[in-house]
This record gives sequence, C-alpha cells and structure tokens, in this order.
Amino acid sequence: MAIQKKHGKGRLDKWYKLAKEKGYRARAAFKLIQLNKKYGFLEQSKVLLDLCAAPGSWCQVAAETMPVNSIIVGVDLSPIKPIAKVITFQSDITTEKCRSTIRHHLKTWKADTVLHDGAPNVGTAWVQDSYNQAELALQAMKLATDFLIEGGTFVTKVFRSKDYNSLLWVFNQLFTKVEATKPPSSRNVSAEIFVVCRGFKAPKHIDPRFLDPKSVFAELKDATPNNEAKVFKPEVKKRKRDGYEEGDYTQFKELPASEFIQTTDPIAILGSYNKLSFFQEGNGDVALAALDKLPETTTEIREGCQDLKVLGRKDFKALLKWRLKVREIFGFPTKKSTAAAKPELEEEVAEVEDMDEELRIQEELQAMKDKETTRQKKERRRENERKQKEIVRMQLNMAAPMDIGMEQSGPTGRDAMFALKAVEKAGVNRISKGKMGMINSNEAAKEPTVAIGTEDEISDEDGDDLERQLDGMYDDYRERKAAADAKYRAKKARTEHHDEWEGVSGDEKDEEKYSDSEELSEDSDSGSEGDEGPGQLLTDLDDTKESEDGLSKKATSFFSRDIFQGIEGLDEEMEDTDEAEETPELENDDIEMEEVDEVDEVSSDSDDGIPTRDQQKAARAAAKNGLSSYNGKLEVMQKGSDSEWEEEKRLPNGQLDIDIITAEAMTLAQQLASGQKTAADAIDDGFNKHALRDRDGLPEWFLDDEGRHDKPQKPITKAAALAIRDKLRALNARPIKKVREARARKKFKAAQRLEKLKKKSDMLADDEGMTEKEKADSISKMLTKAAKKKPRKEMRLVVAKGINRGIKGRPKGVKGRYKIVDSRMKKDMRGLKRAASRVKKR
Ligand SMILES: C[S@@+](CC[C@H](N)C(=O)[O-])C[C@H]1O[C@@H](n2cnc3c(N)ncnc32)[C@H](O)[C@@H]1O
Repeated sequence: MAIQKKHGKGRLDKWYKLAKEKGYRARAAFKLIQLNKKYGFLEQSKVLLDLCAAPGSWCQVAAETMPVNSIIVGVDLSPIKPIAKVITFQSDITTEKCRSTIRHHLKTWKADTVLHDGAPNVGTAWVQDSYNQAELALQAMKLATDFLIEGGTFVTKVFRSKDYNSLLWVFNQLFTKVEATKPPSSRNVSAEIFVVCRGFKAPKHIDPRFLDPKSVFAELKDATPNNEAKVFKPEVKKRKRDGYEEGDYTQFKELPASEFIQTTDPIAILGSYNKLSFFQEGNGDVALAALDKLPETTTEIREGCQDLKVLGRKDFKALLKWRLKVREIFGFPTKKSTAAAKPELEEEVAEVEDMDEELRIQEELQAMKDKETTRQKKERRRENERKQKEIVRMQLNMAAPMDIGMEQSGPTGRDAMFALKAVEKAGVNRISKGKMGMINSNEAAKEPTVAIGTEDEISDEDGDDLERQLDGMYDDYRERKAAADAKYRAKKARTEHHDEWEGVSGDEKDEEKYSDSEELSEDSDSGSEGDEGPGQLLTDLDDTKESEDGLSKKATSFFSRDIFQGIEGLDEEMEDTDEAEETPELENDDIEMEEVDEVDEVSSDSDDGIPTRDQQKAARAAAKNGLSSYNGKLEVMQKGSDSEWEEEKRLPNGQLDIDIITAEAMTLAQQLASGQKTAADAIDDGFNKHALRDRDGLPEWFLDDEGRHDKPQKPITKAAALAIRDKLRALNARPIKKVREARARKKFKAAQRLEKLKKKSDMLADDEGMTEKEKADSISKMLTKAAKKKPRKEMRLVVAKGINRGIKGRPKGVKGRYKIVDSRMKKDMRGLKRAASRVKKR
C-alpha cells in the first residue's frame, strides 16, 4: 500500500532548493514568478495586495519585480517577518477589520493586482478542504472587488473540485479574461491550480449573491424525477453527510460489486463503502455471477474489494482499471466511447494546460518573433543603405532622379560599376555632404586595406552606414544652423580655412593676407588639376611633402615643434634643427627670435623651475632686444626662417606683430614677464587631459560638441582682464574697414569734383569773349550747382512674393535702392501717404 508522507523528502524538490539558494522564504515564490512570466502583470502594477501572504515569498517576488516606489501590502493570519518596501500586517482576510486595515494602508489608491495564495487549514476531509479553499478564494475575490482598479488583475489559488466551476463562473462575470493554469513549480500531486483573472470590469453594483458562498456553491436542485428510468435503473439512495442515512443504522456499508461496475460515480462508491461483495443470493444477480467468473477479477481485486477503507492510491487505481475493463466486456459505455459518440454530454471541466508546455510554446513563439523582427530590421537597413547610395550617385551626377528605387543591387553593391564605398572611405564621402574635402593621394595609395570591394569592407558596412548617416544628419543640422546664424557661418569659414581665432591683429593686413591666400589657393587648385593622375578626384592644395617615415603632415608639423627637439628617434629633419640650435657661432643678423613665451621657455632650466632674479632680468633684457639668453649662453629659437608667415608677422620697424587680445594670454604674458611663471610651467600646463585626448577617428559632430566644453580653464588675473577690456574698448571705438573705405571714397570723389571745378573756372577765366561780370556769374552758378546735393533716389519697397519669396540679395526685376518689406507694411505705408495727401488737399 502506498502511503504518501506529508513531510517526505519528495517535498524538498528542486524548487525548494532553488528558493533556499535565492533567499525566498518559500518555494511558492516560483509559482508567482512563473505565473508572472506568462501573464506579466507585476511589471505593470504600481499597487499590489497580497492576501494570505505568510511567510512572504510572493511579497518578495513582487517587491523585486514591480517598479520602484510601488506599494505592496501583505496580510495573513500568521505574522510575516518584515520585508523591505512591503507593508505587512496580521489579520483574517474574511473579517471587516482586515478590510478597514487595508483601506487605511492603501488610502485612496486602488490596487492594480490582488494576489491570493490562501490555504485554509488543510488536513481534514478532502471534500471539506476543497470547499473551504473555494470559499476562501471567494472571500478573497470579495475583498479584491473592493480594492481593484478597473482593468486590474486578480490571481487566486483554487482546488479542482466540484465547486471549481461555480467559482470560475463568478470570476467570468467580473473579469474580461479568466484563465486557469498550473505553474511547473506546483506539485503534480497537488490539486491546486491558479486562476488568473484579468481586466476587472469594476461594475458599480455587484449582486451580493455573486460573492456569497451559500449562493455560489449551492447545489443544483434535482431535476423532475424520471420515474420511468427508475423502473429500469433503480435509484441509488442519496448519502447524507450528517448522521446515518435513514434506515441504515450501521457504519459498515456493503455494495454488490456489479453496482460498482454499473455506476457512473465509482469514486463516490470507493469513498463511502466498506466492501464490494461478490455474494449472490438465491435468485441470483446475473451480472454479479458473470463478474465473479471473469478472469479480470483477480484475487488481488477480490482482496481489495473486501475492505475498501484500508486501500491506498495504487489499490484504488487497480480497482478503477478493473471496472473499466469489465464495462468494456459488458458493453457499457466507457469514457472513450462516450467521448467519441457524444462529446457534448461531457461534464464541463476547465482545461488546464501544463504550463511547462505552454512556456515552451511561448518561448518558441518569442524566438520566431525575434527572428522575424531581426530580418525586417536587416531589410530596412539594406533598403536605407541602397537609397543613400543612390543619393550619392545623384550628387555625383551618376544617376538621374528617376533611377532611384529602380536598381536592385545599388551602385556600391557587389556588381556595381563603381565601388563608391572604397572611394568614400578614402574621403570622397565628404563631397556627398556638400563639402570641399581633400584626399591625400599618397594616403589613399598607401592604404591597401581600402582595396575596392574587399571582404573586410563589406563586413564593416553596417557600422559605416550608421556613421555615415549620423555624419550626414549632423551636416544637415550644421547647414540649417549656418543659414540662420551669421556667427556660425563666420566660425565655419575660419575652421574650413584652418584659421581658428587666435587674436586680432592691429591692422587689416591679416584680412588682405587672408583674401590673398584664398586667391592663391584657387590658383593652385586650377593649376594642379591637370597634374594629378587620372584616378584623382580631388587634390590636396597643400604641397608640403609628407615625412619619409610615413608621418602625416599634421603629425610632422606637430613633432617639428621646439619642445620635441633633441628627443631621440625623431626624424632627420628635426635632428638637423637640433644641430642648428647647438651651433654657437651665429650671426646676430640671421637670428630671428620668437616672442616672449619662447624667451621664457629657455629661461626655465633652474632646478626648481623658478628662475633667479638675475635670470629674470636677463630674460627681460633679451626679450627687449629680440634675443633669448640664459646662463650666459645664447639659445636660438628659429634661424633664418624665410617663411612668409614670419615675415608678415613683423612690423615695418622689425618688431614682431603680436597682439594679445584674450585675458588668458594677457595673464600668461604678465606672469612670464614678471617671472611668476617659467616656460617650463607653460609647457607643463600644455600637457593636460585635454591635450592628450585621443581624437582620432571620432565623428565631427562629437568633436564639435566636445570642443565646446573640453577646454582647459586657464586662470586670469584682474589686472589682465582690465587691460584686455580697455584694449577691446579702444578696438571697438575704431570704425570698421568698410566705413573707413566709404569715407575715403567720398573724400576722393569730392577732391575730384573740386579739381574739375578748378579746371572749368580756369577755362572760364581765360575766356576772352566774356566780360568779367559774365565770368563771375558763370563761376558762381557752377559752384552753386556743385554745392547742391543730388536728391537721394527714393527707396523702393518690395514685397518678396512669387519668385522672390525667400530670396537673398536683390529681388529679380528691381533696380535702384530697395527694401524688402512684408505686404502689410507696404499697404500701411500707402495708407499713411494717402491720409497725408488728403490732409494737404484740405
Ligand atoms: C500557502 S501559504 C501562502 C504562501 C505565500 N503566498 C508565500 O508566498 O509565502 C497560505 C497562507 O494562507 C494563510 N491563510 C489561510 N486562511 C487565511 C485567512 N482566513 N486569512 C488570512 N490568511 C489566511 C495561512 O496562514 C498561510 O500562511
């Protein structure tokens, strides 16, 4: 006989161990985890009520799954040890006190989810246990209806029993979706299942009978008795749970085994009778006799039938199996045949799918969905890429707009005529962004990895594409911004000409130089075009050669700075410079010294980096003379430099033309001059986190944004700030170049007119045919005429509409002075004029 131990080792299954491992207070935690995995109600809840929560594992799960700052209230008959972020109290969920305590905790909030895992004291008769469970579930639901929000979720545990369907019916009246499920962590031997009710209808009024256990679980009255049927199939007396049945005053009950075969409720017989007998009376029961003789009626079966009260689960199973076999032999309808013949007569039983299987299916579905999404994404990306390529082709005049969307593989696909990707990588992509980019032909030639159509390139496509799109978007943004912002345009122009704002020079020489250099670059551009190889699309305007060790021009110019002089491993050119520096016999005429900072640079060789008083004096004197000395020996910064820059930076008197216009520069200059700072300090300051940041390969939009804040904060002194302020004030007080030019033009024209007048009056004076008076009159007339100001041409007001809408500069068809106004303003002006003329007429 199989006896199930309540506390057997079988209960300490994997969920038990896992719960211990994860720190949950009960294995039940996994039931909620699995239910939530399937229905996902916890993540969407902000307020949760856990009825029958002890020891609290469901509260633990809720607290770690629900959004932060959610409200969780747990109640149980037993005390619950405190749980972080959970309110718990001890109460009976069927009482009014419990209801008011919950109300007190929730205040005006409504619960998104109500959980109920209550189990009344089980261990009495099964029927009673299940009834109590159903009743408790109904009580829990009653409480839930008070606190649930519309659309909320109620999860409850129920036992599969005869009351189950009644419960389900009630749930269905109050919720839009009701599903029963058994999580994998719920033991198979347990009759518990979980009902998840979603979409609370929140009716204004609920019929109290829905929530009254007496009404809900009331047994249906018997239908009108079928007396005819009773003749053929005598009625089995109904058992009474309380007390003895009428006329039956013994506790021992026996039933012919044939009746067990014929009955439709074999379980009830096995549960309520003591013995199934094979004893045949005189006139005999044919069915019983046949049963007795059947080979299926084995000795084991007979023994089992002798005392039903001592049988175990296995023995009951054997008896039930035997009954089914005999029914088949006797030709009684079995479950199988009935199901095949009349499925509609089957008792209504809620289908409870195994959740393992469900989860598996769900996971499979999810995987399929993910796959599909990935595929769609890929397709979308390809499509975008193709369009982008077509746009590039259009910009390069390689395709007409009509071609867009017609090609399958795109211009840069595998079969494409031009592998634009490779060219793009080499720099031409900048053309597509409407920018004049330059490709260093040598760089392009040196990079074998940019071979057209290589495998690597294709694998990099995704990243490149994204980067390109970002760059493109950033360029669009800049262009939009540029259109609206004059300051930004000026900055862009400076950046593109590598003419970042360093300071304002005293006169307009810079401007002239700037325009000269522009012309120069245009010339060299056109001039060099023909010289490039056939494969070149663009050419570098800078004709300085790259260093032989492969350093870029930028790198070469960086390493050619003085601070790198004397460091081993630098190229020959630099070594040469070093040698030159060390050469002692230098003629003063050939020496060109750099300004103050370089002077101080060499005066910093003292041990502690702070120059002595003498050294400072010497440095100042040297700065005055344009020389740099330190410790009695001469240091040469630049020798015989004939660069244009150097020459232009000098004033006619031979002094360097350097102007300090920022407070930082002024502070540094003052500090250097007064010896508070040495050149070494200045160099050290240059080596900060901003200087050594690796910016290679970073996109422009990122660098632009970073550059706004990624600057060292240089200290400034009050004196320096005041000096700069005064300087800028003086600078601003000067008229701008255009105004000065206009004034000069005016002066020049006036001088010209005067000259003309002079000539005319001389001619008149020499005219012999005129009297003196006539001569005087003519000259005075001429002077009055010359002194008369020409009337200014009237300004035309133009409304920019039609073809002129949004136009910049002179609108088409407009001559003379004009002003663009909106139509309202023009009409108003006309109105004013009309009004003025009316007043005049009166
Ligand atoms: C299976 S346990 C609940 C386990 C809980 N869900 C967890 O995860 O830790 C069932 C609980 O129901 C409680 N219970 C039974 N009847 C109750 C009632 N009328 N009011 C409050 N709690 C009750 C019991 O005290 C018991 O702690």
